[in-house]
Amino acid sequence: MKFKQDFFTQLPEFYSQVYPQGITKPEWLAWSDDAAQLIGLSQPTDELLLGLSGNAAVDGATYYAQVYSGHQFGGYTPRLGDGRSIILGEAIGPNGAWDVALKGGGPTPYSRRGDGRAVMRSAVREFLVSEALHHLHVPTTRALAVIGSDLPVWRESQETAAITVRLARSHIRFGHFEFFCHSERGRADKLIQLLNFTITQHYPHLSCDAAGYKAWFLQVVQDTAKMIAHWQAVGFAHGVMNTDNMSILGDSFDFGPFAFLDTFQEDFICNHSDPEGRYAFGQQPGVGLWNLQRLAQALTPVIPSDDLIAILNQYQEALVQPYLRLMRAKLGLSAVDAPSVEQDKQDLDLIGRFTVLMEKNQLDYTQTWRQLGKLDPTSKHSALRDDFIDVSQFDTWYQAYQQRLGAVADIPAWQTERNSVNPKYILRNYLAQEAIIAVEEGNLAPLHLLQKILTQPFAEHAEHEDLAKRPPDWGQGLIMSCSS
Ligand SMILES: Nc1ncnc2c1ncn2[C@@H]1O[C@H](COP(=O)(O)OP(=O)(O)OP(=O)(O)O)[C@@H](O)[C@H]1O
Ligand SMILES: [Mg+2]
Repeated sequence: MKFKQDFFTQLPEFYSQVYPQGITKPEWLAWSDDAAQLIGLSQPTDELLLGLSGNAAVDGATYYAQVYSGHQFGGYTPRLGDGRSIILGEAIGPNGAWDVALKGGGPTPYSRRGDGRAVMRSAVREFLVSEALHHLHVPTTRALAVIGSDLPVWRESQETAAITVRLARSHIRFGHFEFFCHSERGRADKLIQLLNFTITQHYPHLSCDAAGYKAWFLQVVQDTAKMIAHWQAVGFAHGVMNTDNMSILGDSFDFGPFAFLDTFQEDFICNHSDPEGRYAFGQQPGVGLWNLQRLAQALTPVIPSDDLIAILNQYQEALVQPYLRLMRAKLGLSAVDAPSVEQDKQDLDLIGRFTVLMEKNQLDYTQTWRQLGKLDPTSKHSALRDDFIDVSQFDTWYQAYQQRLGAVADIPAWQTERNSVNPKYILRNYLAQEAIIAVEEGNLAPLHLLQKILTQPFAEHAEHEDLAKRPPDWGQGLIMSCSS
């Protein structure tokens, strides 16, 4: 790996230097060739295993934990920081640089009462979902590998430690800005330094002046909205949308108790520690705005409030447009000749009525969409019809759908297109759970198979149909704990 160390050299007051503590008996549990090539690596070598497990120094790495704060479940925590993630620097790849972080690399000055470790099950889940989301075309951080160990760690019971090697275009979070606004009051100089660094590194087309700051904030609003539009379209619930888990670049970030929807349920809660459903699936668009408002608040020392408000007012449109684009593609609705607010409203209504029907009929979100690829959209009788208990409601919807679809000239091509946007395979919680149990038993094969299938989620993989199935009874609506 070849590093540059821009964050480390340019922002010395934004981190603590800290070295990872090695783990005993490190072993590769998983490795992503695809992520590896982002930073010019090809093979999981023994030397890399020593370095990325924290058991030996990696050439050119600096090792630091960043300081930040954030709003957690609505309340402000003045000082957080990387309590268990140690960044090696920015590894240079063929198409840009990626922060390399050892998540679970040992205690740091920000660990508070934590042990600085991650358990194997959470490391495996983070690895799988990062790679799954990426291949579903959802903006996300990536994962290079999971390194297992026999080091015991305590959560509800004794488990073993593991490290996820995370690759991120940046680890800067909304919470970084909040820290220098609220927790380090009067450090507007630091806030500006952080802002200028972010713009120079990631938005080089923008200037570091008043006009550039406004343009940048608009971009953050748009990127955040777009990420959430993807989550809603693919049926992904993040579970812990605290502002310290919001990447400034709009990449999905920090995967804990997340879940993909099985049965469609608008108010689905995946996080055991969120009984009120603050981060329920259907709440995510609203939470995205709330989080951006917290970021805006932190930017008031540098961007006039009126400008911030005017930009925040563009959030809804910034979310609806990519959402409509994704959902129209899922339904196979062609672009209309004259886009209009009225047409958008009608399409949103058509989409909403479909998901309401799915919910009423307790249908699987992913499977239902996938059925469209088998549909002859010109036929009066839809193959989908049999899945709905209340067929008359379905018929009414289907009529409206057919009307909006209009003529479809090439049906096989239309079906192929549907299959290229409606995945067959998602990371269902029960599949992750089965893979984790196998790892505990020393069998890595299910994990590797799942990883492989999730890198081609739109393909048929006829021999692995079982991985596209709805969960068995024990795996329905699994709610994950935050302990990780
Ligand atoms: N086992 C642990 N030891 C020390 N600190 C921890 C531990 N688990 C979580 N933390 C810290 O608690 C805060 C909130 O945790 P959260 O689950 O959002 O983040 P995380 O999953 O640890 O890391 P990241 O946000 O980098 O993906 C973070 O500052 C995190 O570093
Ligand atoms: Mg976090």
